Amino acid sequence: MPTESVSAPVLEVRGLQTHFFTHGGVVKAVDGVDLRVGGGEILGLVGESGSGKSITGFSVIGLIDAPGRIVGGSIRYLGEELVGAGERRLQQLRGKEIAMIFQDPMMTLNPVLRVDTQMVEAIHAHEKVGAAAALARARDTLAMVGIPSPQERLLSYPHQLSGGMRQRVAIAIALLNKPRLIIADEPTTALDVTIQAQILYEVQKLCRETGTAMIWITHDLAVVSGLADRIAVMYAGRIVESGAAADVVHRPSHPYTQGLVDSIPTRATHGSLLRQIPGMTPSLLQLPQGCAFRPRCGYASSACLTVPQAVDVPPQKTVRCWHALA
Ligand SMILES: Nc1ncnc2c1ncn2[C@@H]1O[C@H](COP(=O)(O)OP(=O)(O)OP(=O)(O)O)[C@@H](O)[C@H]1O
Repeated sequence: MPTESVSAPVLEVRGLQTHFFTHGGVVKAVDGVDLRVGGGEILGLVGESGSGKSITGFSVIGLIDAPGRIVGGSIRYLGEELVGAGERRLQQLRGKEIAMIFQDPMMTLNPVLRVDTQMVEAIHAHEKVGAAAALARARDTLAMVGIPSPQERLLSYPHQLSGGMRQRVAIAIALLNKPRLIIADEPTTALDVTIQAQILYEVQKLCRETGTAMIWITHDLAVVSGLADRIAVMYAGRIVESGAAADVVHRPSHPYTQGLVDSIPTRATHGSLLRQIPGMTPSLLQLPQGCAFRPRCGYASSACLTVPQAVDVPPQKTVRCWHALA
């Protein structure tokens, strides 16, 4: 069962703002995000498409290119400030201490190289170890992510593997250098539910066993409800609700989170139409005044014309809503 982590944070993000300076105006993709994840803990970062989840992840690993820029806030990795850190330091951290897993494993894998070559290269990029030791580590890591016959799979090219196997190899590459933090951006979305469930189980076990901190980015609240210790719900560049996973899913306080929970299919809703959140996500170039969710919200009042501050909702949630439900 997921437990509340008591360890010191591996990552602490405060007031992060990442904006894109486009011809059409300033896109505030991330606008004042606070996140915290401890060793062995899994944080689910959930929200609809375009809410700023990936840009939050890319900001942490220093992969924001023009016209985007981090314009405010702090990203502390084991206490070290990464906002403003040099590219050399960020390169040292990427792939070694902080790893990223993408929705498309081919963002990680090279189609023309065998798995063993790619894995040994990934080790050698950060560490001087002999070829035999590197290969043994590669094989053991493939076994860790549930790849059968890992010795044989080392000799495969990516195109010889199924989608699920390719994603497991990409996850294994992320794990090779024993990172302290993994940012996983929708890595199981394209896979069928059985493979997805297996991978989620293995990832959760790995985090617990190795003390790795993980941010799991997804649009699917159902996926993280069983995986994450804590959940942060993102809407239009801001975290609108965060807290222990069970609290967020079973006692949502923000009307947007309520809407996401209501759209999770359950046995009870089998065969009937699921409730959808009315309306569309707003353009980040033309955000409504005050709370960005206001035009879609059944609880909206004149108070919502002012941006809500984050408030604590017992036992341990933080919610940005004038009408937060206890
Ligand atoms: N290069 C860019 N130029 C301008 N705007 C950008 C750029 N990259 C991202 N954005 C803006 O940032 C917003 C957040 O994007 P992001 O990819 O983080 O969303 P997301 O929540 O991860 O959605 P998805 O699940 O679809 O990936 C987008 O709505 C987009 O408007």
